[in-house]
Amino acid sequence: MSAIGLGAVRRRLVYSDAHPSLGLSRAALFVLLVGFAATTAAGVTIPFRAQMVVYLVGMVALNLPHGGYEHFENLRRRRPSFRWRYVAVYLAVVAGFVALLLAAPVAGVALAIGVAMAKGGLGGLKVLEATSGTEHLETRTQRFLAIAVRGGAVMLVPLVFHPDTFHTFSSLMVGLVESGALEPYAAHFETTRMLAAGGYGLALAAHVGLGYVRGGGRSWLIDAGESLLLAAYFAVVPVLVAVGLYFPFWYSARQVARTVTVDDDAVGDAEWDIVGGASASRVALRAWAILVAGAFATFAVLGAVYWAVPNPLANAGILPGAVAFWSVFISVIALPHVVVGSVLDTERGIWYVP
Ligand SMILES: CC1=C(/C=C/C(C)=C/C=C/C(C)=C/C=O)C(C)(C)CCC1
Repeated sequence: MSAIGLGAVRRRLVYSDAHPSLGLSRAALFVLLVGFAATTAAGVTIPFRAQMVVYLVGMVALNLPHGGYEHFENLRRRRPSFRWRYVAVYLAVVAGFVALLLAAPVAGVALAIGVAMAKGGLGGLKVLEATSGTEHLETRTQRFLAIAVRGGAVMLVPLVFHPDTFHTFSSLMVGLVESGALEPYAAHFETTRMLAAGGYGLALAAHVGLGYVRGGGRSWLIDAGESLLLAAYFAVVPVLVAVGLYFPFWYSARQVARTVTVDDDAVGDAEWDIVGGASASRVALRAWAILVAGAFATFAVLGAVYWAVPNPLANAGILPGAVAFWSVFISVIALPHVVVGSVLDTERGIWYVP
């Protein structure tokens, strides 16, 4: 490792996990967890319409712009040829996902659920690596468990603890393409749920236990605490509110902490900086133009997906239909986020940690 690399590691270990958005993310989830535990104990339930509104606000207004920002940050100093290839492969993966959804809607929704877990799991491990460190994760198995536990919390825990809502919305999501197509699988729902409960419980126990046995320490304590917080949060908070606020208040907030942590390690070529400019106002204007162009491109893809699926609102009311559509759409554009932005982009990647 170079001297610069060593410096980066030392800086990360000394103070990077004090970034305010890490504290904010933990506090936000903890407050929601305690708040919903208290209201449930008091027999108070949040109206379902309100839960759907919270989901849409969290996912549309807060989560979507952050996703765009991550691409901007990743591509900012890359060569133009690289950027074009990135966009081309990105669109090809989007098209492939839509084709799968149309041909086999149940498999498409299963993939959507997998994408949500992959983003939470892979992205979550990268944040940990950059902020609190991962000294306690010595083996590939442990790293895999860390990803599975953080990602599994997002979908497997709600499947176990909120089965009715989970089933209703999975069915609506499948219904974007073919109403009732999930019904033949309904008989296996309870078995799947029990397998998810057993598998997730074992993975969580193994992850926390192995980390302790392999050295424990501060990074283990933070990882174990966060993993348990995530599991408890998704078990207690109603699934629409839980997922709708997890992405902005946990995923996005913590990726900001990761970006800030590694920002001072110069990466890429300054000469290609897409927002490079002679004056601050020129830089601001270029950044604005790129984000506006990104927003138009995103809404063009949204229009194409809306047009491609036979029942864009799943033949349901506007709110449940919008929740189902948005969940599928966001997963369609998030698949290349994981595949192109992270797995294929080995040189830097969307969750870059030096
Ligand atoms: C299955 C299912 C859901 C699926 C949500 C998904 C698949 C969200 C994907 C989010 C992504 C990929 C975000 C990326 O930033 C709901 C609506 C929570 C309700 C419960 C059942």
